[in-house]
Amino acid sequence: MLRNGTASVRNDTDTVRGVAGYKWRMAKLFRAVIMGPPGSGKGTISERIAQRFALTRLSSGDFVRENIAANTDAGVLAKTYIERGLLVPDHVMTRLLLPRLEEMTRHSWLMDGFPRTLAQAKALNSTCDLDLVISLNIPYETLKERLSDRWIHPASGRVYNMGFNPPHVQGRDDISGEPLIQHDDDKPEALVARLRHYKDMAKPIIDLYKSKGILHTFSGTETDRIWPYINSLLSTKIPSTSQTDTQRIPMP
Ligand SMILES: Nc1ncnc2c1ncn2[C@@H]1O[C@H](COP(=O)(O)OP(=O)(O)OP(=O)(O)O)[C@@H](O)[C@H]1O
Ligand SMILES: Nc1nc2c(ncn2[C@@H]2O[C@H](COP(=O)(O)OP(=O)(O)O)[C@@H](O)[C@H]2O)c(=O)[nH]1
Repeated sequence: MLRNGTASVRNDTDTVRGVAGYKWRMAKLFRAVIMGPPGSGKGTISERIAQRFALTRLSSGDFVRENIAANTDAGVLAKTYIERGLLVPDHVMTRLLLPRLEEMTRHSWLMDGFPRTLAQAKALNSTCDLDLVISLNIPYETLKERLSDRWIHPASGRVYNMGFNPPHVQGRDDISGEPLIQHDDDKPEALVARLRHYKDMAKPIIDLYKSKGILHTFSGTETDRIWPYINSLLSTKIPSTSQTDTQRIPMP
């Protein structure tokens, strides 16, 4: 069980006595999830949040890709679903992700891409208490435009958009120089079905987080206009000490 971190760390700051007899105030850890339909800007915004607030960004898609690359049992299984354009089953996702979260007991994090089903939300809930959930509400036409222009570096999951954040060299990843690709399911004809699927799956999760009072929804057509609102919300929620996560403050 890692409710809000190690056993000694509660939702607020906690005082413990160290081996040398010092009392330490443990910094509060912060746990958040970002949700939204494909193309809503989850990846783009979580990158910004991770940099601005020094949180660890966790991406379920990245976990899946890492496990596929490492040929783990769960990765081999996940691949068979992804190749068919399907979501990875809940029991495989939780097997991939929950052990990773257990390694994160001393870190603040933001999760992108998980939970995607109510079963995943319940599994996450039994593992830790979330502080905040960001839900992005972006009009269909905007999603369609963005995704038709989304280019991906498949090995890393790095994402570009030819208008909004183009790569330095057209068609090439900035870091590796490898070619970028477009996903078939980013094409407009696949989007309607993906969106319907997202709405069906997300509704009970959103209702759950709403009932817990931790849901914050942001609507708009431009990430740069939504970002200041997210930034100011998080500035009020994330204590400055969480930027170093495990920082211990000596107390008299
Ligand atoms: N929480 C999850 N549950 C089930 N499958 C998942 C989950 N997260 C990732 N996957 C699988 O990994 C694939 C890649 O995920 P990733 O989030 O990178 O991209 P995506 O599905 O194109 O999402 P988006 O378009 O919203 O960015 C998904 O298509 C899905 O098959
Ligand atoms: N034109 C435009 N593109 C954006 C904006 N915000 C994000 N994007 C691009 O839209 C695409 C989808 O964003 P991404 O962060 O991958 O969304 P996700 O699928 O929710 O993770 C990417 O190609 C982004 O570079 C924006 O405000 N305007």
